[in-house]
Amino acid sequence: MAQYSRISGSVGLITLKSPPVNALSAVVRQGIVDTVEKALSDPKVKSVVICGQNGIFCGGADIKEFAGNMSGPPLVPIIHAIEAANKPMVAAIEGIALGGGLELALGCHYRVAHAKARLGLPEVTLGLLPAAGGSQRLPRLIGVPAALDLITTGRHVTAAEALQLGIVDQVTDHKTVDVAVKLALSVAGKPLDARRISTYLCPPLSALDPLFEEVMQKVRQRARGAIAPIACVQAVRAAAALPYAQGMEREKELMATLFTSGQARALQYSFFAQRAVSKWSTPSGARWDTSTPRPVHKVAVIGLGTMGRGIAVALAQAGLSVVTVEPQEKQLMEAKQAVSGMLERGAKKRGVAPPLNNITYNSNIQAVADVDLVIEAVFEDMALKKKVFQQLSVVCKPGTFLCTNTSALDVDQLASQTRTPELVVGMHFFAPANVMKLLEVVYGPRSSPQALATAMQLGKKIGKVSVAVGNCRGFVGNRMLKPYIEQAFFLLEEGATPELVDRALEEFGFSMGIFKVSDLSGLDVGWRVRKGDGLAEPRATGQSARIREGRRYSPLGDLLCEQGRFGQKTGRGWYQYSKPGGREPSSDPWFHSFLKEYRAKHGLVPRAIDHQEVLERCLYALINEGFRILEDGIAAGPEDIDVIYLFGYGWPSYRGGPMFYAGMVGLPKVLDRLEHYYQAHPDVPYLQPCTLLRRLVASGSPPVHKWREVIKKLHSQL
Ligand SMILES: CC/C=C\C/C=C/C(=O)SCCNC(=O)CCNC(=O)[C@H](O)C(C)(C)COP(=O)(O)OP(=O)(O)OC[C@H]1O[C@@H](n2cnc3c(N)ncnc32)[C@H](O)[C@@H]1OP(=O)(O)O
Repeated sequence: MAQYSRISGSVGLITLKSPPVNALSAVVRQGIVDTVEKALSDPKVKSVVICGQNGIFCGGADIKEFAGNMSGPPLVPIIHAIEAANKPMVAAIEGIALGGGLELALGCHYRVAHAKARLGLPEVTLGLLPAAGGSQRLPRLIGVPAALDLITTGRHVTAAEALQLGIVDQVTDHKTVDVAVKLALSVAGKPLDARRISTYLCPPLSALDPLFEEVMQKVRQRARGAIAPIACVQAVRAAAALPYAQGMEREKELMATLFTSGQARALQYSFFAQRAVSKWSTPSGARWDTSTPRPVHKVAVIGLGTMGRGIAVALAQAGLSVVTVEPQEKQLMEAKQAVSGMLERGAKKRGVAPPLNNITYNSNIQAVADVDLVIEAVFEDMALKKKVFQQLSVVCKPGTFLCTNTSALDVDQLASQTRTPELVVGMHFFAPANVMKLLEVVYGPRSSPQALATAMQLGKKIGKVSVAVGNCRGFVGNRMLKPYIEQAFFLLEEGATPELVDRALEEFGFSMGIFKVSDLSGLDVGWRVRKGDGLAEPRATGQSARIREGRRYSPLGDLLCEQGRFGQKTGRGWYQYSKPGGREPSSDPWFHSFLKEYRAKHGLVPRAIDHQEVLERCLYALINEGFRILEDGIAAGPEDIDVIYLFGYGWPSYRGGPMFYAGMVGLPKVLDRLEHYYQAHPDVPYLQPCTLLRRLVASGSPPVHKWREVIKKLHSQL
């Protein structure tokens, strides 16, 4: 709703009231219509201030409403009425003015912002464009280049930058509403024509066409299949080329296309999924709202390899006191230099002082005696990690949380090395750990709700999107990756090439196909795991080269590793590179003839494989495993899986994550194709459709937000 009052004798004050962010729901929009009418018809009122309650101006349109039938008065005419008003309208911006919130403010004749306020048009991140006149007013106000930057990236600006750009007229450290009222009093009765942004022409710019072409090219490259950023450029182009009314028509047209696109639905789903994962729960009944995290001030990082360094940087940058331990003096010194460099570069980018003093470097594990929480980040080797946990159990003060950074190892086995298994959880960071947003927080059967809550809170503090997951091999992300990679290998055997598979995946929206990723991260990583599992050495076990434990197996990756082809680092992998450490992959004739010989040796007759088969085989196998994970209770809901894939595995954001994507494709179709492929490949269990998928289809393929009900039912029957 919106509340109306009159203050200082002649100022009408309209307060938006809709917690938590004063979003422009139907009720709020109706409230604005009513209160503006009141203010304009009250002869005692000479000017008007619009503000939001609780120090928040407005978080924009109510995103929840986008999923249903929009009712209530539309925003565009409301903003037009405000701009056309014959009394000065002043926006008092505290907290945030985002999306429709900023568009509302741009309809006002004056804007005052608090110094701590953030402003922006983030619609593009929701698959939309600023369609309440934002795409037409902002370029007229601040010029085409700056408007293109804000509208196509959706980035938020500070009040200081907003002032510099000309978005706001004043910035204040004092009570924003008081300052806005003062301004409103001072401009009462003054002419308003020059304050109506819709009447402006965009500031002139030479070579407008080349600018748009250049920006469009950049945006296309960055968007990789996303349509909203392109529509944003087109809308701003209309602002530069057309009179306002025609520009608004174009804005409406473009918005209509976006609004009904699956991309907007996916991105809006992802917005709520990100928030849903912080409200975690576990099968044993522990929950985010009934578990109290313990405060963490001092954290230890054990092991300063690539992961440990990144974790230490992330912690120090968040203001935590960090104790690092690396037993080898030489590596310790190298790590200190590397970490300091990372902190300095990060600080330079953010324009702050590097938090070098937040970190101490130690070679003796005794240094961790008084920390609140330890993150062990030594080499991925169970025996080594067990030893570290035994030491930590002795050295740490009572109550210290013990966390392991592992991508697949059994957290429970490590917990059993300590006297306090309830204080042990996994924290699976993604490389580079100071950059990647995802953190899988892994609870074992003995982890206490408090340990989980504390790790989740720490993740949030260091800026990660943290997802609570159960303990199983590979947790969620890497467990689902296995069938995906396996299918890619099988496709090579059957007739595909790395180039074809990667192209299909990149056209789908991944920034890199699986074989390029494998070259980047190193083929030896998987090889080590497969050797550990006794899979990579057929001669030793006497098994057939392409069967393990009765299942189809492709030794292609192992054979490349045996040739020393570990990917980028050796200059050869699935592709070739100009030199070891080279980054630009090119097709490798050696690999193609090797593949030919391999197929001939194993009697495999290559056939034509198209992009659709690549996508169905790789993605549906991954999705099927996602359903199994839900079935097993390793992830609480589809949102958890989707957020993991969006933030940790480069899943294209406009496709919403694998589980959401399955819903978009249609669960019956996913089931049908899995059945088809399983029939063709009965020796590949990952292709066998799982119970939950069948159950969902049998119950009418409910939308993704209703899956939890079916999962609950399934669990209660197990
Ligand atoms: C026909 C259309 C016409 C015009 C086009 C206009 C389009 C738009 O305006 S689209 C919306 C643009 N606005 C945004 O994109 C802002 C989205 N929100 C955020 O970025 C953040 O929530 C925040 C910066 C506003 C606040 O961040 P933080 O303090 O970290 O809190 P949370 O993110 O956890 O949010 C708290 C709570 O509020 C809900 N929420 C936030 N924004 C909206 C919104 N615009 N509509 C509906 N709900 C919103 C969010 O989901 C959280 O809810 P829960 O507590 O239930 O999880």
